[in-house]
Amino acid sequence: MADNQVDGVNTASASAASNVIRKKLQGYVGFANLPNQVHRKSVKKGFQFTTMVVGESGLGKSTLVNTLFSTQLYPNKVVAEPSHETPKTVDIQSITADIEENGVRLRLTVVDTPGFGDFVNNEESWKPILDNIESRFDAYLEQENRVNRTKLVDNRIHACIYFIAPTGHALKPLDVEFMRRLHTRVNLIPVIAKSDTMTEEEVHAFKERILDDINFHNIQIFQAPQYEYDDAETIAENREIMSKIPFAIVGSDKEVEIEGGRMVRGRKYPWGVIEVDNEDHCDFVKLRQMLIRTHMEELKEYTNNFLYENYRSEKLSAMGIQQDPTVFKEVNPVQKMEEERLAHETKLSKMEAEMKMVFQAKVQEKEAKLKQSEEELYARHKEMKEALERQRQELEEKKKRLESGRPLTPEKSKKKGFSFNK
Ligand SMILES: Nc1nc2c(ncn2[C@@H]2O[C@H](COP(=O)(O)OP(=O)(O)OP(=O)(O)O)[C@@H](O)[C@H]2O)c(=O)[nH]1
Repeated sequence: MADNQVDGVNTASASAASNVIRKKLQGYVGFANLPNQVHRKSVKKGFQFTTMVVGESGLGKSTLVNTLFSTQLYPNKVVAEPSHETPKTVDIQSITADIEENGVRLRLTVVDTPGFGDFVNNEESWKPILDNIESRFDAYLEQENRVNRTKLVDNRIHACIYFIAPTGHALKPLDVEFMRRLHTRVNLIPVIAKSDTMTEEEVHAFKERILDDINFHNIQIFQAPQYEYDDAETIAENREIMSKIPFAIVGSDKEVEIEGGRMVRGRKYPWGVIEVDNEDHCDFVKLRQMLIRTHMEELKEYTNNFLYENYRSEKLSAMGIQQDPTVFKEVNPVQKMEEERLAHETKLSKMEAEMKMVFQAKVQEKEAKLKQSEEELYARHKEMKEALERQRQELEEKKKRLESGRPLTPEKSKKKGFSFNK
């Protein structure tokens, strides 16, 4: 076949590495269209993403979500009547909305955590949030273990935007504790809230201190993976995004007028306007780019392949379920066939030996019976011979008496017949 020609340059190294040889196509086959098939299918199916927002009250969480997705996902807030009944724990609330852009549908779920950091004692504020994340993993695990797994509902949290108060100092113990407890369960994306309240230099210095704290406490925040097939432009784009973490953000879902009469999303101050979508003013664009345009699938994949997978194996091992390593043993089909043939032959020879033993036992039994009947026959034959001999002698005796004229004895005159043993 023409397309079986081997590409000499790559073959040696490729086959050495994985026994896969590269082939040169002689004509158009059509699998270059596979990405388009996936694209069509995905668009038809729609996308789904669940993000969590965590931060102290009033840091601009709802404003940011509305700004991110350019929609009033959070309804305008009604300022609640002051109440003496303050909640005792962090609440977990989720809002789901179907949004559409250029025919692509996205089911977006935002999980809010009102009450976080709002209590006098916030020591355990992270706990209800961790419990919620893990219960979502449990729900997914339960579905995976069902007999019918055709319709898996994925409510796992794919990203957690953690709002850091713009104090300009360093991370607070509450921030450290939260991130330390949660980083193995969720993709953490730290952001500096309301960064318009700080100068550019302050933001820069604050970012450095936050990153130092994160490194010091060995906290794992979301890092975009790099692939060898990424082009230089993508790699540079990813580096640029990652260099902005923690993103200094400004949220506003209102439009304000800037010089020249143009309307922009931003916050208006007596000294000017902070534009949300202007990269010179804040990192909002970079956050949106990472979360929605470039890394949404990456966040979902990391959640499924690492965070959930780790949780799942921890949970199953805690329940005493062990992985059977032989399941993953590589099998050589020729060797396997040879092993099976040997096992079959051993079984056959064992059966043959057993049958021989049974046959021998039966033959011996038959021989013993025949011998016994032979002996019996011989004994009867001997008995009959002796009886006949006795009769012959009696008759001889009678004959002699008659010939000599002697009378037969009375008892002997009685008629007597042959008697045979039966
Ligand atoms: N300066 C400034 N103010 C903001 C920003 N984002 C939101 N705000 C304002 O901060 C206030 C609180 O914003 P929300 O979005 O309601 O904050 P939240 O974190 O959702 O608050 P809770 O629902 O109480 O947890 C509102 O008055 C917003 O207009 C920002 O980036 N900069």
